[in-house]
Amino acid sequence: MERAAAQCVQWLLQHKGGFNRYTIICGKGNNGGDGLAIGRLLQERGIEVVIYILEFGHLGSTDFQVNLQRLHDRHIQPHFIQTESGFPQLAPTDLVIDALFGSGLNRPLDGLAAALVNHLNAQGVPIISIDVPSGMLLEESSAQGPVIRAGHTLSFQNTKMAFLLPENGAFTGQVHVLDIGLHKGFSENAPYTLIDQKLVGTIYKSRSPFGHKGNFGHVLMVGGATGKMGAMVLSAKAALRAGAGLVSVLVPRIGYFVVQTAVPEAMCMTEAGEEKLTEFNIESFRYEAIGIGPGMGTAAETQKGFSTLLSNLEYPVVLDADALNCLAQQPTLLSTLPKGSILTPHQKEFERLFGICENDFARIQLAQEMARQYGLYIILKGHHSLVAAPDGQAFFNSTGNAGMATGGSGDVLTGILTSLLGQGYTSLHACILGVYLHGLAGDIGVQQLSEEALVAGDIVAHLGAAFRQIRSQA
Ligand SMILES: NC(=O)C1=CN([C@@H]2O[C@H](COP(=O)(O)OP(=O)(O)OC[C@H]3O[C@@H](n4cnc5c(N)ncnc54)[C@H](O)[C@@H]3O)[C@@H](O)[C@H]2O)[C@@H](O)CC1
Ligand SMILES: [K+]
Repeated sequence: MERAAAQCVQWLLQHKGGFNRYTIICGKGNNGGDGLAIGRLLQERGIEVVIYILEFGHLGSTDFQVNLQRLHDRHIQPHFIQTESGFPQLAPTDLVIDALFGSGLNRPLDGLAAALVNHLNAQGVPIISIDVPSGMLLEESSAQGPVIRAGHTLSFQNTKMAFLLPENGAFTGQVHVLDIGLHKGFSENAPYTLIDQKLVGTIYKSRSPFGHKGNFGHVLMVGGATGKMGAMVLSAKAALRAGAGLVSVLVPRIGYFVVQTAVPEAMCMTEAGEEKLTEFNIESFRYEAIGIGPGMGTAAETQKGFSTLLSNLEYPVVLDADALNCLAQQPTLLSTLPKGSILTPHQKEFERLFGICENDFARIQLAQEMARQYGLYIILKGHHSLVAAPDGQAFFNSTGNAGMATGGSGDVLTGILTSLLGQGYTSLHACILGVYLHGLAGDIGVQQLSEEALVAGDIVAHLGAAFRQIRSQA
């Protein structure tokens, strides 16, 4: 706790914002203990602190009591909040440090604690939360109770899964994970694994110097329709840049010159359909992997051909975009998909396929259930994409940024995943490496371009730098 408090104080001193006074609000668990220790350390450095303790009528955790005694020893007198009249009145030059509840919160806040959180949020002063914004539950949705809206959260050691969910973004503000010398990543018994450089480094396979293009897979990208041929261009380029030895593309006739011109490295096939795919004449034995869906449309003839194709597939494929929308219209097809196939829905596509969910936690749970039920890998795309595996494992990606919320970004991911499958990665490894690479290429792209200016083609353009970074640290 002393180490945690010292790290917080160091961060606070490095980010001084001209505040006259630090108001520290403590609970009586260990999060409150952190708050008391932070108060003492700040005061030792000559900073004016006012400490409030929300009174629960019990002594508090052992570490809380130890730190309360240390305050008494230094003649620092905290205020005890017993009713709403004891709530702190704050000035614009105050900074609030929120140490009410941390990871030990086990139910939504109510009563005086809920009123205090609402009061603090209404003051309009900056709040820095210690470990977790008070009121946030780490393993279920916090929608039922009030939660502190922090500008910054100083969290200890672990990236908490709840911080990765869109519904919690407004509460945490910017998250800073401080190293206090404990195990890194998610906590050891967490039901999720973080996809980080360390994990990806164990999966990435460097190429044999004697390899030739036949060693790195021949992959087929299937999709495209009038007005959406760019999706196929992006996914084919991504498949090439992600390392496939050969890339073929199947598009309706109207796409032939587009693909041949925009992606000369790819081979292009067309079929009877002029403006949309109808027949899906695919000799699957010719390819090591197939990705289906970008820009494909959901016309009745396309759906018919697509469902016939699915019943003939013999190995796992990647399905995205309109392939998922076709599936959503004929959900019985889900059970005909080759086991180990990869589905890459964003939130809307996921809900069309599997139903609407109340909150992010419910959606994650449903994705895990569906992955298990159908024997599929489901990549639920978002700021931090989830990979749900059929054996119940679940992973959260740590790369990526808001600049990647741009048209075509998903088509690029489809190309990357198909390419990795084609190079012999298992479905699980293709998902883990694929989402990480995709996000990392976006992160590198944003450094040069800004979140606003990044477009999907830039993700493809930065795949090389992303591979180099992964390889250099593997
Ligand atoms: N290795 C660690 O785990 C470390 C933990 N530390 C701190 O310890 C915190 C966890 O401490 P605790 O487990 O004591 O828990 P917290 O301090 O988060 O709060 C739990 C306390 O609140 C009570 N409580 C739970 N839900 C409540 C509700 N809805 N309304 C009112 N009371 C409620 C509990 O009975 C308990 O007394 C972390 O967030 C972090 O701040 C740090 O000191 C650093 C090291
Ligand atoms: K807190």
